[in-house]
Order: sequence, then structure tokens, then C-alpha cells
Amino acid sequence: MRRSRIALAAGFCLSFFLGTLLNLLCVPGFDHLHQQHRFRDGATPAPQWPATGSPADLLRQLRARYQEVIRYREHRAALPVSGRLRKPLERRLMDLAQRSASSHEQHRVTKSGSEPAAPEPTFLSPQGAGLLDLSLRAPSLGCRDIANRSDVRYLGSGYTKAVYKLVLNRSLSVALKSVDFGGHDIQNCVQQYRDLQDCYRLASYKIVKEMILLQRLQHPNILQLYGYCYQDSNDISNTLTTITELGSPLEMIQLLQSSWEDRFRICLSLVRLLHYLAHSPLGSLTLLDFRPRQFVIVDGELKVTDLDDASMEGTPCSSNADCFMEFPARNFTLQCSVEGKCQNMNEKRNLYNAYRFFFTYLLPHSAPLSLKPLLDSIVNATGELRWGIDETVAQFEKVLYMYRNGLYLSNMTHTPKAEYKQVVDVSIAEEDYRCWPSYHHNGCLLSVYNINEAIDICESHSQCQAFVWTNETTWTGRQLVFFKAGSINFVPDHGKITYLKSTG
Ligand SMILES: Nc1ncnc2c1ncn2[C@@H]1O[C@H](COP(=O)(O)OP(=O)(O)OP(=O)(O)O)[C@@H](O)[C@H]1O
Repeated sequence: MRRSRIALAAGFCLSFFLGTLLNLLCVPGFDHLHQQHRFRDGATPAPQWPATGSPADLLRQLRARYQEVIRYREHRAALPVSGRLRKPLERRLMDLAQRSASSHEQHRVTKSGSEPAAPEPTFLSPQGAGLLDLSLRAPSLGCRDIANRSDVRYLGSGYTKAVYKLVLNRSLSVALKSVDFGGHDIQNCVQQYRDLQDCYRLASYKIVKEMILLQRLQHPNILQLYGYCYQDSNDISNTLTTITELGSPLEMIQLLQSSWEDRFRICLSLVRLLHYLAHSPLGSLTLLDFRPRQFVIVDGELKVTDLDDASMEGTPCSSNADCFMEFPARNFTLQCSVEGKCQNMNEKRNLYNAYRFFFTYLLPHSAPLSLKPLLDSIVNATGELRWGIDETVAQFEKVLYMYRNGLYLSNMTHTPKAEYKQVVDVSIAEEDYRCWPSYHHNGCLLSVYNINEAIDICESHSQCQAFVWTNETTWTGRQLVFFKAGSINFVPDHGKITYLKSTG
């Protein structure tokens, strides 16, 4: 227990150091930019830190965050959360609320004396539950799994949180997320209120909310929560660290250079995610802070990681004019329902953000020619919010079906100009040429539906003299084929088939 505290304290010292370092490196005005980005499409504004803050202001904010977290927790009826997991979380939430109130009531007089008993650091890591329990949906990792680790590596941070990578048991990579003591959120709050304890609590509600959502929303495109840990650190008791699936940051530039198939996969995973969020057990959820940095990539799939700005609140209205959505390039007015709620606002906000940040860049560009009209209609319909998410996901699945089954290939009878001689169990070493968009940096490695498509590609590349049918497939099940500029360097290669172009 003591050792784990020391380790986590060391982790947070590292967090504080790195956070401070990042602040020093930050361009001036980042804070301002962040606020603009976060709320530019009509979301609830972030707390605007007053020039000087009173303890009552801070208390009000703490209560508001606490109540928000409770609202998300209250939807429990529909969810299979076990009592074993629920109880400690409830207790932590109550602790946070009671302590935030009592710390103001007893202001500085009995601060140290009002500390509650030390938490049970392993309540989510019950006796006997080891790493193998990760196959279970319920979070199973706790403090002891992440304690005393020296191989924690900083990954990134945002306004509030810092994220670290840790490899457990030399096999499972996880992400540790905690409040960034050197981050803008804490620093601005402390500057205003001069109370690190309560500023920490205010920020930690974002992690608690995120944790509740990660636990309650189960979908392949939502990062998996593996567990959490409450420990004392930086003179603050019960600091919270969540342990989740690890991803890699979504790099738009890199994505733009990848194959259409991979870019389509990102858009498809996003649409499937938005479909789930529109029909989630908590009702229709919107991602108020919808930017590419809120997502990570795990094995080629897009997953949402930052859920602290997710909202399930509907927008009340008395007329259509109340259902106004403002985006930088376009505005929309949605219908106000007879029940006095803006119709499908959460879903449509997500959809338009998906269009403007993802579809418009990733979908049509270098797509198979015959799929272009369908892709264009998806881009246009989402850009004008003509379709809801149900129709959008149906159209995406149609594209996937057509692509996976070669229905995008032309119906014309294939008449190759050259003949191709088949040689089994050999491949060609080197003799590569570059093509775009290749799955290989120095060679031309493309996915094809069938041999005819491979021949078509070879005939359309002036360098192509042969191709090697590998035994590998892409995520859609398409074959990967290496196109080659020559056929001198034959090498034995079990399972591969080389096709040699024999006449021109
Ligand atoms: N599971 C993860 N695996 C890898 N990287 C992650 C993971 N979770 C978050 N990150 C990275 O850490 C950064 C910060 O995380 P997160 O977005 O949760 O913090 P935040 O303070 O809420 O940020 P923001 O200011 O964008 O709201 C992310 O932009 C992302 O690049």
C-alpha cells in the first residue's frame, strides 16, 4: 500500500513536471483557442474563470459537476452494473461531494482533521482477479496493478488530463489517465481560488464522469475501461487514475496518406459509434467537444477516448428558432417538437461534426471510381443534414458490402493485354517500385478483390512486370498483392503465388 502510494506520487510528480514543461512550451493564447474550439458549435460554455474567485463560486461549480455526475449515474436501471462495482464508486462520489462541502464549511480550520479514512485502493481488483480477468466487461484492474512502476511513459495531455502509457506483465499496454496538475484547468483554477484540493476535486469530476460513461457505454468504438485507482498524491488524498485500453493519437496528415480502404474504415467506425450514441442506454448522446484529438486509433479502428464533454441533455424549445445550431461554415435550424425538445439535435450535431472533421477529407478522395457517386451522396447529405444517423449508417454499410464483394468493379468482360504465368510457392525479392497509396513504404502493395483486378492494376502501371499474391488480407478480407518491376529474384516462399507478365 505504502509502496504503491510512493509510486503513484512519483507518477504525479512526473505529471506535474511534464505538465509544467508543456505549459512553458505552449504557445501564448492556447487557453483562448481551446475555449473557442470546445464550444464553438453551441455547447454549454466552460467555466469562465473570474478575475478573483470566492470559495462560494468554487463550491457552486463543484456542486454543479457533482450533480452532473449523479445524473449520468442515475440512469443505472437500464444497465447491468454489478453491486460490487457500484458501491465503491458511489462512496467515492459521496466522499467528493461531502468533502467539497465540508472543506468550505470548516474552511482551513479542521482541514487536515476532516480527511476521511484512507480508501481501499484495490476495490476494483478483487482478490484473485488478475490480468486474465480483462476478458470480462467489468473493470478489473486496480491500484496494485499499476503500483511501483518505473516504466510509465508520457503520451499526451489536454486541457485537464494527462495520459501515460504503461505495459503490464510485459504484454498488455494500457493508458493511465489522471488530472494534470500542471494543466490549464488546474492552473487557472488555482490562480483564481488558491485552493489546490478543491480545484483538484473540480477537475477530477471530469474523470469520474468519463469513467462512468466508459463503464456504461459498451461499444467496439468506445475505449474500454480496465479499472481505476484512488491514491494519495501531491498532498491530495484520493486522486483518481483511470486505466483504459491504449490507442495511438489520430494523425490527420497520416490518415490522408493512407489507402482509401483504411480511411473508409475510420469513417465507418465513426458512423457506427455515432449510431450507438444516438441510441445509447443513456439516451441520445452528443460529443460537445468533437475534434479529431478526442479519438484514438486501436488496430486501425477509431475509438473515442475523451468523454468528459459528452452530453445527454436535450435542448428545450418553444419554437424552431430555439433549435439553432451554429457551425463555422453553416447554420441549421431544427424542428421544435410538440414536447418542447429540439428534434434529434444531439444526433445531428454529431453527424455534422463527423462530416466537417472526417467525411469531407477522408471519404471521396481516391475511392474506387464506381463508388464515388454513392460516397458523394453521403458527403452531401451529411453536410446538409438531410439524413439522420440511421440512414447514414445504412449507406455506409452498403458501401462496405459493395467494396467487400467486388460490386464496384466494372461488369465488362475482362480482356488482359498480356498473359500471366502462375508460379506457386515463390515470391520475388526486391525489384520493387513505388505506387500510391501503398501499404508498403518502398514497394507497391495494394489490396484487390480478385485476380482480374490485380491484372488490371498491373496493366495500368507501366513498371509492372509481375505480381505476388500474398496470403495476407486486409480488414475487409481483400487480398494483398505486391506489384513488382521485374522477376529475376525468385525466392521460395510457401503459400505465395507469383504471376509473371509474359507478353506485352
Ligand atoms: N487511451 C489513450 N491512448 C492513447 N492516447 C490517449 C488515450 N487517451 C487520451 N490520449 C491522448 O491524450 C490526450 C489528452 O487526453 P484527453 O483528451 O482525455 O484529455 P483532456 O484534458 O480532456 O483533453 P481536451 O483538452 O482535448 O479536452 C488526447 O488528445 C489523446 O491524444
